[in-house]
Amino acid sequence: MTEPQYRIVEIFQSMQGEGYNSGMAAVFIRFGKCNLACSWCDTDYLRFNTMSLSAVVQQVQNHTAANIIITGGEPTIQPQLETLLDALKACGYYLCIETNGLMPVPAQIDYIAASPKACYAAKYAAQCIEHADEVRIVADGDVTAFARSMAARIRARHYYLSPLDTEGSMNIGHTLQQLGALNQQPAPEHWQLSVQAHKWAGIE
Ligand SMILES: Nc1nc2[nH]cc(C(=O)O)c2c(=O)[nH]1
Ligand code: SF4
Ligand SMILES: [Mg+2]
Repeated sequence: MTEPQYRIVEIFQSMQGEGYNSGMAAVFIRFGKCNLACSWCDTDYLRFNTMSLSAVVQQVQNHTAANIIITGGEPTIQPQLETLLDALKACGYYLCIETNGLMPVPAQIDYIAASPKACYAAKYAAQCIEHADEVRIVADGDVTAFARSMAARIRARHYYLSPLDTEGSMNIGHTLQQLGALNQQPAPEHWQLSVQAHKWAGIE
């Protein structure tokens, strides 16, 4: 029987740069393709190679971290993802995922970071996951109404707004303003700031 094949953009070790697990050493597995196409996307998710399951596991094991961040692109649309996750789990890795939150997340995942996109609010009104560990929304405009609607839809332990970081400029003032507005309203959730610290640190 032939091995499952995966669309791999890159596999590298770095530190989680965003959200609650910032600073956590991890091997990143970046999968090709996405089910959205955000105008400000910072990832070239269509430039990928095909790799077999054993080649992916081998490349991961060439690194030292005990944690894996499954990202993309959008990793939940990768065929046979669960077969790979089973293999990685069997090696003892702690599995985190970065997902846009449209599609269900495999049960093997230990930590879910969901990043719903306000520019596709209509899609999320129709379909989205119901729980995550953290929700992280990019403030690519006035996202307060969208953020409130996502907090009502996705139960999570942590909620973040992230400034939009494009070509070295960041709307951090507008993001702070929106955090203030969100936290002023009575709601069960408290919104915090998440920056893409890896970009400031000059690491991958
Ligand atoms: N250091 C680092 N942390 C990250 N957290 C989420 C990332 C992503 O591209 O999904 C990312 C990334 O690309 N690099
Ligand atoms: S959901 Fe994420 S990977 Fe997909 S286009 Fe938007 S920013 Fe890029
Ligand atoms: Mg990134």
